[in-house]
Formats: sequence, structure tokens, C-alpha cells
Amino acid sequence: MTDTSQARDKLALAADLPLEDGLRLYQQVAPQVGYAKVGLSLFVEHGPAAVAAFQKLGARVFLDLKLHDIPNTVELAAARAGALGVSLLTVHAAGGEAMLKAAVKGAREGARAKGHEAPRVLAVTVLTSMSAEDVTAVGFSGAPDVAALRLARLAVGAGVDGLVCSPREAEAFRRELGPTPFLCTPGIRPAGAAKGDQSRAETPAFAVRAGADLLVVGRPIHTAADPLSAARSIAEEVFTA
Ligand SMILES: O=C(O)c1cc(=O)[nH]c(=O)n1[C@@H]1O[C@H](COP(=O)(O)O)[C@@H](O)[C@H]1O
Repeated sequence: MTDTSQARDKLALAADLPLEDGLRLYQQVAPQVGYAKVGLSLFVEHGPAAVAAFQKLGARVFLDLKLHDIPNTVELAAARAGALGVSLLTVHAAGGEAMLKAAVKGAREGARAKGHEAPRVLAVTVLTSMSAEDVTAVGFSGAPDVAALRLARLAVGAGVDGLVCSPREAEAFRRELGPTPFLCTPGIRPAGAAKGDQSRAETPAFAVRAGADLLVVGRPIHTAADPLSAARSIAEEVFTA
């Protein structure tokens, strides 16, 4: 069997489950998965305790709050997130340049105040659940990949550390924005897996070949009869892509 443990740095479990279930699942897949993503449902219910619980298991925590508000409010929230010692924090690129700069400043200051390394601030471009029709309906001009690249340029110009995008956009982001931005791709579906609400999904191998640094996977692992072997086969795809 391939030693896939090196893929740990490239995989995040989206722990969109009740806390106890999420912790149990993370422990099962931890040999293959280095990050636990604490998203809106866990944070609304448990707040910072959810972050601390995954950190206690040795996970690097990806705090996915998708902040999107006026700059002052986002700076305050990002500072609190930085103070929790998380590794990654999301904001919406569509919040605009001033908001993105405020997020980066807040996250760095909050982390420094507590002696933590600053989290990477990742800007979400166009949600992977959105189809071309959805993108037009909300008023973004151009196809999803065009809108995503425009938002990505804006966010990188504002100083964010990375971007969240569909695997379909990662290659163009790399080509246009160079090697520095940390590219995170949700919307990961192994061949044959149910898409659910994801419109712009691709396989793990596709995402890695396109230049993704981190793949976020939720339901394909949650719903697997054997989550560790599901995680291992995703890791194998990552490792061999
Ligand atoms: O920011 C994210 O992580 C995110 C952005 C995006 O465009 N699409 C997206 O699916 N996500 C998150 O990635 C995870 C995907 O989960 P699954 O579809 O279950 O694999 C969820 O936790 C989403 O909140």
C-alpha cells in the first residue's frame, strides 16, 4: 500500500456534523487528513469550544466563517479568530478591498496578541455550489471562471494569503496569479460520488493537477461506510496525481 501520510497537509475534513460526531470522524481519518474545517454550523452552536476541541486532537483548524461585512466589523471578528490559533480563516472576496485588508490586519494582530502564528486569510471567490445561471442571477458579470478570476485578483491585490475556488478555476488562478497564493478547493468528488449541492465539482486528482494546495472534503467521507478507507483512497489520488 502507498504511504499516503504525506497527503495529510493537503487534505481538510469539512466537519459539518454535530460536534461529537465530527470529533469522532476526525480521529478516524487523522492518519490521512491534517486539517479539520470548523464551519458555520459548528461555530454557531459551539463557538470557540469547537475550535479548541479539534486542536486538542492535533488538527490544524480551518475556521470557515466566510466573513462578509463592513471593514471594521470584519477586522474585529478576524482578530478574535486569529486569537484562537487557527491556521486558516475564510472571508468573502466580494466584500471588497477595504474589507479584505481589514481581515488580514485583524487576523495578524489577533494572532500576535496571543503569541500564535497568523492564520492564512483565504478569500472565497465564487461558491462551488453556484452554477453559471446562479452567477448571472446575483449580478456577477461573466461566466463563473471569469467572475472568480476577477475576485481572485482583487483579493490578492488586497493582500490575502490565499483563495478558495472550484478545482475548475485553480489552473487559471495559478497561471495568472503565480505560485504564491495558497489555493484551497472544496467541491471535491471522487469519481462516481454524489454531487449534492455542488455545481462545479471535480475529482481529487483533477484538483491537485490544477495546482490546489488544500482539498476540502466533507460528504464523500461522512457518508462512506468506511471513512478511513475513503480518506485513504482520496489521499492516494492526491499523492499520485
Ligand atoms: O469555503 C469553503 O470551504 C467552501 C467554499 C465553496 O465555494 N464551496 C464549499 O463547498 N465550501 C465548503 O466546503 C465544504 C464542502 O463539503 P462537501 O460538499 O460535503 O464536500 C463545505 O463545508 C462548504 O462550506
